[in-house]
Amino acid sequence: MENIHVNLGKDSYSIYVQNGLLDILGPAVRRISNTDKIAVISDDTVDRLYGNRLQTTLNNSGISSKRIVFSAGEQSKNIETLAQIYAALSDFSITRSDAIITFGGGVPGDLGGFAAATYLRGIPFIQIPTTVLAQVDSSVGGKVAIDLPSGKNLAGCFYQPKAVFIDPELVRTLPERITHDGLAEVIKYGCICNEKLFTLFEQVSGDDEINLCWQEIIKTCCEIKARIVEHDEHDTGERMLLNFGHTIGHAVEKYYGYGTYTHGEAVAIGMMLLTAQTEALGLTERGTAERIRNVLQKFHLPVMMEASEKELLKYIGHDKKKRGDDITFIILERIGKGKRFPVLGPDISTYISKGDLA
Ligand SMILES: NC(=O)c1ccc[n+]([C@@H]2O[C@H](COP(=O)([O-])OP(=O)(O)OC[C@H]3O[C@@H](n4cnc5c(N)ncnc54)[C@H](O)[C@@H]3O)[C@@H](O)[C@H]2O)c1
Ligand SMILES: O=C(O)C(=O)C[C@@H](O)[C@H](O)[C@H](O)COP(=O)(O)O
Ligand SMILES: [Zn+2]
Repeated sequence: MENIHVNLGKDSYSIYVQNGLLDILGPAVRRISNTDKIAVISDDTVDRLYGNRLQTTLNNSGISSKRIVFSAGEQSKNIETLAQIYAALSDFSITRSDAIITFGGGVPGDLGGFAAATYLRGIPFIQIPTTVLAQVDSSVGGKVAIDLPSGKNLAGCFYQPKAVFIDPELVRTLPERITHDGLAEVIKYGCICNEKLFTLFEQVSGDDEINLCWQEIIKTCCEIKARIVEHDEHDTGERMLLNFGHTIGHAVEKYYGYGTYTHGEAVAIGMMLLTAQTEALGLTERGTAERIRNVLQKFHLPVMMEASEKELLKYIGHDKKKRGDDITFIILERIGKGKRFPVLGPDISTYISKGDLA
């Protein structure tokens, strides 16, 4: 089995990647969690597709599990669902020596991870990601959160999982739109630190060729993220690079209402608009925005939208890279080289006011 290690001292863990892993991971879960009682937090789509298979391997390893299931989608990543999860954990009499599995995409991962971090002040948890986005990004690194009415991921913490189990075969049942949504985060990695990965997306003709190297892509992305998180677990420096496209992206998600644009789609718009602008300002190598546009469009990701600049600025005001009125944007020098770029409050609109904004 492929195994990527995330070295974080006492909070270190491994990411296991193997086709078919879902049906055989019970013994490893038992060993790592050291318990025979586990709550599985998932959404209704993932539970319907894969819940029985997960429960079977857990049962076969002597683990009794309770499935805590909420409605699929970003609209559930909120305080109301969190309260329902706390109540279900309480009903199941989970204790600190038991464990939680978050099973699904980034929504069950972020929401269930936040429940794990906070219920009884912390229950050990394991991530089993089932979307492209969760397998390449959200299951690694310990950012867990819920959305608040004022913005994305505004209540959360850093809480590392005990392990991540990735079964690449699970993404075969994803709708095309959700697959592409996850590819936006893969393209992001290429933009900020891996030109070879980006070039792969330029060279392939489309989804079929990407599917052929899916395991390799997962491993590359998890390696990139693991190394960045090891250097800067708490997002005070290098980790901010992973937020390329997210300052505008999170504002777009909120502006349109959660679920209108998926997270990856909003990040695609964010990467595109910011890079068009930094290129026009002479901060980014010429031709970069065009390369990003071509790759995003190849995978049917949006590269523009209409929004009021004033409203977007309001939501950008909640970005976690803000310090006082100022903000650190993540911009590209060129493909494969992202950098942090501090911008003074009065200048922020310069970086979002052109492109395709209305
Ligand atoms: N913590 C992090 O580091 C991090 C990183 C990136 C994104 N995120 C967060 O992740 C979330 C987006 O994640 P997502 O795109 O995975 O969303 P999601 O969890 O809502 O999943 C998208 C859809 O796919 C369905 N689905 C999941 N697995 C499936 C499968 N194997 N087959 C068929 N359908 C399946 C889900 O039911 C859902 O309808 C956002 O909230 C974003 O903020 C967090
Ligand atoms: O892990 C990180 O760090 C990231 O920024 C990864 C992002 O893809 C992810 O969307 C993350 O949840 C954004 O974090 P936030 O701190 O901007 O809420
Ligand atoms: Zn993201």
